[in-house]
Amino acid sequence: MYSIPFLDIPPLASAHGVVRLPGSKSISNRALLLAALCEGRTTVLRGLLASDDTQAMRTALEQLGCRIQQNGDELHVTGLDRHAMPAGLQLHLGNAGTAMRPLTAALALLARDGQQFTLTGVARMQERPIGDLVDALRPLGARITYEKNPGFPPLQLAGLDTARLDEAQTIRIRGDVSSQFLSAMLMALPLVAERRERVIEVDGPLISLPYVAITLHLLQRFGVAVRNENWRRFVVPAGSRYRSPGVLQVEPDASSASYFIALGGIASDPAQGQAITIEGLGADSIQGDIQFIEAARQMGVDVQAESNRLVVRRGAWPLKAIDIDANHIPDAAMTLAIMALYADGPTRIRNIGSWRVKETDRIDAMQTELAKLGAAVQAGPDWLAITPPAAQAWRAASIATYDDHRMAMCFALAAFNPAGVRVRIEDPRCVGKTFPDYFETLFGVVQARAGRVPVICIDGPSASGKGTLAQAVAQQLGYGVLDSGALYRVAALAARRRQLDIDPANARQLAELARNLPLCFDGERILLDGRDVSAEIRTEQVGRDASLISAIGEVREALLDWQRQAARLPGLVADGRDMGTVVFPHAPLKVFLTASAEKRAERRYKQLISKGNSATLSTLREELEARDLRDTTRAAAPLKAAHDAEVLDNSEMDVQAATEQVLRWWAERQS
Ligand SMILES: Nc1ncnc2c1ncn2[C@@H]1O[C@H](COP(=O)(O)OP(=O)(O)OP(=O)(O)O)[C@@H](O)[C@H]1O
Ligand SMILES: Nc1ccn([C@H]2C[C@H](O)[C@@H](COP(=O)(O)O)O2)c(=O)n1
Repeated sequence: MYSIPFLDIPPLASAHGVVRLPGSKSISNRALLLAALCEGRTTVLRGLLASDDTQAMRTALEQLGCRIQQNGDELHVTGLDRHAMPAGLQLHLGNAGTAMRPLTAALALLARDGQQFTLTGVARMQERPIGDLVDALRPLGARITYEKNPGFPPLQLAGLDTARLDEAQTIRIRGDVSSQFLSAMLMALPLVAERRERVIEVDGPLISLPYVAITLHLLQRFGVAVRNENWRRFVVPAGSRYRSPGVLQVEPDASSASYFIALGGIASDPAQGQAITIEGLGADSIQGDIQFIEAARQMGVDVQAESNRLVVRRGAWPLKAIDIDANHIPDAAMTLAIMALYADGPTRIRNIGSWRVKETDRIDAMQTELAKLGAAVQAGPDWLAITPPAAQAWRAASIATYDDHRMAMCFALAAFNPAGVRVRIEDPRCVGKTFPDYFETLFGVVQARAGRVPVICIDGPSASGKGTLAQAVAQQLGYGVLDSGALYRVAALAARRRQLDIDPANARQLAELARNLPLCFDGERILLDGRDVSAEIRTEQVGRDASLISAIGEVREALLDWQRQAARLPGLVADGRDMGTVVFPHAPLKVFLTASAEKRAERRYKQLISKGNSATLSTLREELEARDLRDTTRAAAPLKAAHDAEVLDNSEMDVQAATEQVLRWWAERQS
C-alpha cells in the first residue's frame, strides 16, 4: 500500500496479464457479521477481504467477544454468546457503511434491556444518514439516541424493550437513500424471529437492488430463507435461526474488477494478442456489480465472461459514448465516468443519487476532478454528463481523492491519456478501504509509455550518502530503490566463495558468474545461494573486492540487465557510480552527490562504530581515497558526473535538506 502524500502515475501505454482481486467488501462484512451471529458455531471464511472496512467490522466483533482466528488465507469465526457481550462499549467503525448500518440493527435487537453501546466513526461517517434505519428499529422497541446530530452517527444503543417487540407489526423502511438500511434490517430480524415471522415493507423505490440480493443469498447460506415478494415485501419466517454454513468462500470483489475491465477495454491491444484476465470472478458471481460488464460492453469493450473468469480486450476504439441508468451498479458506475474520457462523445450517467451520500459527495467530486483533466462536465442532483477532452487538450492534474477509495482507483486509469500527461493521485492510501494493493496490482499489468519508467539516478563517491538519499527520495515518491553497489558486492562475494580470483585475467568466468548470480531480493534481505548475505556484503573486505570486480568491463556488462530490470512502475531511484552515465542514460533526473573526503570518512566511521565494528578514522579515509581513485580512473564506466547531472555537495547538508533539494529538481522535471 502506498502511504505517501501523493502518487505520480507516469503516462501509461498498454496493459496485459492476469489479475487476482481481493475479496468482495460487501460479502466479507456481511459474512463476518452473520458468522458472528451463529451462536457458538464456527464458520471458516476463505478469501475474505483484508482492508480498512473489514478490519472495522472485525475489531468491533472482537470487542463484542467474538473469537476470530486467522489461519493462512482462512478466518475462523466463532459466533458470539449474546448473553456474554460486554456492555458500555464504544465501537469505532471508521468510514465503513457496511459495518455501521448492519451493526446498528443487529446490536439494537441483541442488546439486553439497559445494555449500552456507542457506535461512531470518522467525521464523514457522522455525515452519512442513518435516520431511516433508526426509525425502522424504534417501533420494535430498540432504544436508540443520537449523540450529536439527529439522523446521523454517533448513536447510543440502550437495549431492547421486549414488550414493544412483541407488539410490533410490519416494519416499514425507506429504500431510496441507501439499500444498506434494508440489508441491515434483513440481517438483524432473524435474531427476533424465533416465535413469530417478521415482515418488512419497502417505502418508495428500492435503489441498489443487487446489494439486497447479496444479503438474501448470504442469509440463505446461513440458514435463513427470506421470502422476497417482488422486492417490496420481505418475510423472515418464524423459527428462523442462524446456522453456520461451515465453510464460505468469498468471491473477488466485482466493483474492484470494474477498474481492470475498464483497463482491458482502454489499454490492451488485441492485435498483439493482449488481454486482461481476471481470475476467480465470472458470470456466476452473486454480486450485482458484475453487471458492470454489460455497461462496459455497451461502451465497446470486448468481455468474455466464463463462469469463474473474465477475459477483457479492447473492442471499439475510441470507446462508445453511452447514456445509462446506473442505479443497479452505483459503485462500479464511477469507473464508467473515467471510461467516458476515452469515448467518442458525451456520456451521461443517470439515477446515481446515492453517490451524494457515499464516502464523499461523489457527483461533486467527480465533476471537480474530471474537469481538472480537461473534460467538460455537467451534473445534476442524480446525474453526471462527461464530454471528453480533445486528444491534446488533456491536462496533467493532481487528483484530490476525498478519502474515497473509488476516486483514487478509477482516476488512475486517466494515465492512458493520449496527450501523455502524468496523473497525480493524492492520498493514495485511501484505497486501503477495499483494495490495499490496488496500485501494486495495477502496476503489475501495465506498461509505461515508450517503456519510460521514471528513474532518478544518484551517483557519487563512497560514503557520500547516496544510499541514504536514494531511500529517502524513494520513500516520498513510492518508488523502488536500486542499490547497484550491492550487486557488485554480491558478485565479489560470490567470486570469493567459488575461489575465483578477482583479476582481469578471469574476466570471462567472472562475467559468467555475474550474469547468472544465484541472487534473490527478499524485501530488505539479499540472498545469495539461498543464504542471507545482507550483512556480510557490507564489510570493508567485500567493499574492496567490489571495487576490484567493478573495474572489469565484462562484469559491468553482465550486470547491466540486473540493473535495468529494476526499473519498474511507478518509478525507481538508482544509486551507484554509473547510473546516469551508462545504466539509465535517458533518466530525467541525474544527481551527482558528493562531499569532502573528510566528511565522508567521518560518516563511515560513525556508521561502523554504531554497528559495533572497530575502525580508525585515518585508515578509513585512506581506504576511501584509494577507492575513489580506483573508481574514477578505471577504464570501464569510471565514476564521474553525467554531463546533464545536478551536482549536490552535501558536506554541510543534512539528509532532509538533500532530499528536499532532489524532490524540488524532480518536481521541476515533471512540470
Ligand atoms: N547528508 C548527510 N549528512 C550526514 N550524514 C549522512 C548524510 N547522508 C548520509 N549520511 C550518513 O553517512 C553514512 C553513509 O551513507 P550511505 O551509506 O548512504 O552512503 P553511500 O554513498 O551509499 O555509501 P556507499 O557508496 O559506500 O554505499 C550513513 O551512516 C548515513 O547515515
Ligand atoms: N554502479 C556502481 C555501483 C558500485 N560500483 C562499485 C564501486 C564501489 O567500489 C563498489 C561498492 O559500491 P558501494 O556499495 O560502496 O556503493 O562497487 C560501481 O562501480 N558501479
